[in-house]
Amino acid sequence: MVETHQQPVTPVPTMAALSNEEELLQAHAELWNLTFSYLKSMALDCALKLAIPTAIHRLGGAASLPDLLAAVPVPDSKKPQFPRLMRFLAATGIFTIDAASGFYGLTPVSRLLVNDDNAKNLSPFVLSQTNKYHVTAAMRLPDWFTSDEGAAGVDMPFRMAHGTDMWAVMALDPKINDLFNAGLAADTKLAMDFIVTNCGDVFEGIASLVDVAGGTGTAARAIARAFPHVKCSVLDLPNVINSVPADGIVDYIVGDMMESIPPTDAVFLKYVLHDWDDDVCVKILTQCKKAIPESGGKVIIVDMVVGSNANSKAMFEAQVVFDLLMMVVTAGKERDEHQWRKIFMDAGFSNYKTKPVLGFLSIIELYP
Ligand SMILES: C[S@@+](CC[C@H](N)C(=O)[O-])C[C@H]1O[C@@H](n2cnc3c(N)ncnc32)[C@H](O)[C@@H]1O
Ligand SMILES: COc1cc(-c2oc3cc(O)cc(O)c3c(=O)c2O)cc(OC)c1OC
Repeated sequence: MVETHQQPVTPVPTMAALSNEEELLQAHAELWNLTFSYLKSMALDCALKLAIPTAIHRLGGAASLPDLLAAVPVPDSKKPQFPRLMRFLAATGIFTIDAASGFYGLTPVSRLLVNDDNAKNLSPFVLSQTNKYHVTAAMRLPDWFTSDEGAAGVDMPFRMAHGTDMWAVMALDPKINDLFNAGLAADTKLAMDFIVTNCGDVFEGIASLVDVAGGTGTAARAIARAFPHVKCSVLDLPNVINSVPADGIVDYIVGDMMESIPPTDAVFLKYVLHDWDDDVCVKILTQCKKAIPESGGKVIIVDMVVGSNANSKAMFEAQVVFDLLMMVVTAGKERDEHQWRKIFMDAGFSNYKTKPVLGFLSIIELYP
C-alpha cells in the first residue's frame, strides 16, 4: 500500500460562497444596528439636553472638541467620554466630522435642532417623544401583543405601562403637558407656513373656522394671520386651553369634541383623527358635520394618507413608524385612502378631495 501525503489545501471560496459570506456579515452588522437603535434615540436626546447643535451653530457652524467642551454643560469628570458621544452622533448622520481638522459641523438633520430664533427648530418635538412615558410604553409592546386583555380595556401599551392614557397623564403632569404641546407647536409652525403659502385655496369662501383639538392654537393663529377674513377659534380640553394666554388673534374655547362643536363654516382637524379608533373617528366627524352648513361647509383634515407621496424609503418609513407610535401611545392608527373613505362615508359625508402637501402629510377636504 502506498501512502500519499497531500498538503492540506486552503479551499478557494467560490463566488457564491463569497457573496453568502458578505451577505451574512452585512446582515450581522444591520442586526446590531437595529438592536441598538434605541441608543440612537437616547444619544439624540442627550445631544439636545447638552444643546450641542446650538453650540455648533453659535461657534460658526464648525467646532473643535475643546470648543464644544467649553460650551456644553459637561462636568470635568465626564469630559473624557464626550468625544465618544460625538463620534457616535457623527456616525449616525446627526453631525459631520472633518477628517483633517476633526471639527464637527451641522447636517440638514441637526440644523432642525438649533435653538436660536430658528423657526424650524424641531428639538421640542424630539424631546416630547423621548420622555420616560413614551419609552416605557414602547417597552410594553411585546406584552401587549401577547396579552388578550383588550376587552378589559388595555387598548394600548401606554395604558399597560401607566394605567391610563396619554391625555390623562398630560393632565396630571404639567411638565409632560408643556413638553408635548411645545413639541407639536414646533412642528405645526413648520407645517402651517407651508400650508398657508401653498394651499390657500382650501381656505377660500369660508368666514369662520374652528380648529378642533387645536392644541395651543399655533395652526389657528397661522390661518388667522394669513387669511384675516376668516374668524378662527381653537377648541381643546381645559388643561390645554387654560395654559394658553389670550392673544386677540383667535378665540379659545374649552370643550369636548366628542360632545359638541360650535357652529362654523369650516372645521380644521390636524393630527387628531389618527389618535382614535374608527368608531371614535366616526363620532368626532359626526359632531363636525353637525357644526358646519350643509351647503358650503367643509371639514379640513391634515393627517397622513399612508402610501400617498411615499416615494422614498424615508417617507414611507416615517408614515409606518408613526403608525406604530399611534399603536403604542393611542388607540389610533395611520390610515390609507381606503380606510379613510370608509370612515367618511360612515360619518355621513358625501364627498372628499385629498392631496399630498408636505412630505408625508396630506390635506383632505371633506364635504357634507
Ligand atoms: C395630537 S394633538 C393635536 C394638536 C393640534 N391639532 C396640532 O396639530 O398641533 C391632539 C389634541 O387633541 C386634544 N384632545 C384630546 N381629546 C380631546 C377632546 N375630547 N376634545 C377636544 N380636544 C381633545 C388634545 O388635548 C391635543 O391637544
Ligand atoms: C410634531 O410633528 C408631528 C406630531 C404628530 C403627533 O405626534 C404624536 C406623538 C405622540 O407621542 C402621541 C401622539 O398622539 C401624537 C400625535 O397625535 C401627533 O399628531 C403627528 C405628525 O404628523 C402626523 C407630526 O408631523 C410630523
